[in-house]
Amino acid sequence: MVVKVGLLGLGTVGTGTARILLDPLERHPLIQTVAIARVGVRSLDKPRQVTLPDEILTTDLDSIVTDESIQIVVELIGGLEPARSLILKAIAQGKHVVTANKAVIARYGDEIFTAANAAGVYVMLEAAVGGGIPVIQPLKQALGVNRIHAVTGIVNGTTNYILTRMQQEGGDFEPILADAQRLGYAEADPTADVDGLDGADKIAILASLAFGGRIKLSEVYCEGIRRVTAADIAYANRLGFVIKLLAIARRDVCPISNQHLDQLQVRVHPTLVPQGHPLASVNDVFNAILVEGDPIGQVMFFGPGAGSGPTASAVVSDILNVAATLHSNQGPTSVSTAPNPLLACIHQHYCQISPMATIVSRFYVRLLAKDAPGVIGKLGTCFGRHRVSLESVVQIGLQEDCAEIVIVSHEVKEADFQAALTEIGGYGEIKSVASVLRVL
Ligand SMILES: NC(=O)C1=CN([C@@H]2O[C@H](COP(=O)(O)OP(=O)(O)OC[C@H]3O[C@@H](n4cnc5c(N)ncnc54)[C@H](OP(=O)(O)O)[C@@H]3O)[C@@H](O)[C@H]2O)C=CC1
Ligand SMILES: N[C@@H](CC=O)C(=O)O
Ligand code: NA
Repeated sequence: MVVKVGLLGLGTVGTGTARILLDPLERHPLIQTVAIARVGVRSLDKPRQVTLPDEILTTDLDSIVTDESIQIVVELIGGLEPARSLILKAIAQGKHVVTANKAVIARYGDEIFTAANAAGVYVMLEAAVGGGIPVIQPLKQALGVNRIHAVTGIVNGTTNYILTRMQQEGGDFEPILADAQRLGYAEADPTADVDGLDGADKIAILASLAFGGRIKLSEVYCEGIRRVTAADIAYANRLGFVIKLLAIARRDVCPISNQHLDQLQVRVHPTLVPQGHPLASVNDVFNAILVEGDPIGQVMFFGPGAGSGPTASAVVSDILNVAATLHSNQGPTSVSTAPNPLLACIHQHYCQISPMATIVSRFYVRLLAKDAPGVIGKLGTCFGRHRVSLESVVQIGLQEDCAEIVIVSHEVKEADFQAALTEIGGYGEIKSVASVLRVL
């Protein structure tokens, strides 16, 4: 039996996917049973880096998702529309879907999975998070027997590249972003990456799988790296930290019993990571996802989070998973009688997400203050009044006649810390609160 695939998109990932499918030697033998039947693109005139018969290329993507001979639609066009509508149409036609589109899944996952479950088809998304790194399937399968406590990831290669270069060169954000764009590491419009939106999409997806419920993207806290400065990276280094854009999903812990609770924290922000932490040495465009659970303990997935070949590896692994199911079902395109619960996403309730104000974490803050007697004492008193316990207060140097004061707190409630900071920001002696970052 040949499993026919309709590819939507023949760009970076689509080309990598076609390359693997057209060159099956020394790969899993099941690949030889998968055939590319149609390919949808925007322009038929563009030169392609893979050789396909002209007649299978079309700009009519609707005709692919409604083609009766196609069993799996692979959506690799990106963006929200027409990707969402094409996925829904494919599902309505009883086709399985493979996608790399985290933006669509994070926003419309509830609509898409509800439709897929009703139609008895699979929607597979290994490439959507961590590119080529297998992390979706492990969360659904091998790690599914664990009680997951936390998923912490560096899931955006662009920002990791920028932060790594800032760290290595001592440079500031803007010039390194411009250079990253020139070198093709960052997109012309870098918003989704540098403002943390891509990370938010990805952690929403990971949290949903790890904690078995749907996540409302609007409840994911998201802060990017635009305000991270060379000065903060240097101070962090002196204090024994590196700065990484972390995507974090973790169960809240009861402060009295220390037991894990049902509600989750789901957040993306630049974070001071201790230099000895496994995520601290993940540099350049690489991604890594640390999963913590019971009884597994800690397990970390590391590798290329993007790129044509690596991302296509994840896409084709999803195609193979569906093809294997179709083969073992002896050919029907629908598995409506008994979908494999280890491939499907069947949860329907929404996870409860804690507001940021209630979250407990450590903070790093850099202040510019008049170099006058009593300033540090005044800061300590204010933090104390707001139940903020300090781990270290260091006056490091002078900048424009102001003392630069770097403070690291113990674990405190976010609302208490922010209240103290608001009060401190109003003091006449404080010229500015230059940066506030969370500490892992
Ligand atoms: N690039 C990467 O490393 C990674 C990408 N992803 C995800 O994979 C998906 C694809 O990304 P990527 O391959 O980089 O994207 P590209 O921009 O390289 O390719 C997009 C492809 O889709 C086609 N296309 C786009 N819109 C339409 C449309 N409206 N009608 C018909 N064809 C259309 C384009 O056609 P044409 O060629 O004619 O212009 C092109 O072939 C995205 O969801 C992305 O987030 C995930 C992980 C990593
Ligand atoms: N823009 C993303 C790649 C795709 O997910 C990144 O920089 O990691
Ligand atoms: Na992946």
